[in-house]
Amino acid sequence: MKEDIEKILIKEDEIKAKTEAIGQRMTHEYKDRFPLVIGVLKGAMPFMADLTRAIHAHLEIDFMDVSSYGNQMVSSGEVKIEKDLDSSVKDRDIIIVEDIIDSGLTLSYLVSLFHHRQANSVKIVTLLDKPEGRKADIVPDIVGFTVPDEFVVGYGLDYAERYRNLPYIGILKPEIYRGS
Ligand SMILES: O=P(O)(O)OC[C@H]1O[C@H](OP(=O)(O)OP(=O)(O)O)[C@H](O)[C@@H]1O
Ligand code: HPA
Ligand SMILES: [Mg+2]
Repeated sequence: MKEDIEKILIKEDEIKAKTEAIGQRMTHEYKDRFPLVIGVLKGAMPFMADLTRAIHAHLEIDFMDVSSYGNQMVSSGEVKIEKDLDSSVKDRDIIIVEDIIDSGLTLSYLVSLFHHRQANSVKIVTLLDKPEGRKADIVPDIVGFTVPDEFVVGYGLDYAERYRNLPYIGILKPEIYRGS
């Protein structure tokens, strides 16, 4: 698996330190507000697990799974709900947790959906932001790291469902997705 990585962009200990710092900030912002923290499956799974444990305040956890039509590397913008929330977002303070915002199309859909369902507030926390990929007008409230316009994998992020279990964020060797 390691041999498919061209370069490590963000090391495991950097992710850990950043997650702790974001958690500390959110502990202050959300104490006494009982937010509903929503992880977007599957990519957000590791960040969601580590971040929620770094927030030292009462919160509720839920997950949503959406898929966008498109190929493995480019999304089309059309979003389908694969798994909806168990809880109602009405009048709740929502925190959406993402691994990466690229085109912004997934989040643009989710933010509109939660507003439509009458959430009290909707904030976005993402481990990675790739602003050069943006097609929708989405600005995250908290960003861990800004990444260049390259296909990244690890710590939840996949290519063809692989590499999610790498503990760091890396750039995949182009020959892997070119299939040579
Ligand atoms: O800003 P965008 O261009 O919409 O891309 C970001 C989204 O794409 C990835 O998920 P994907 O749909 O690949 O599902 P996965 O999390 O199961 O890999 C990622 O986890 C984000 O949810
Ligand atoms: O760079 C990326 N890597 C993995 N999944 C993604 N989904 C959007 N952008 C990416
Ligand atoms: Mg993916």
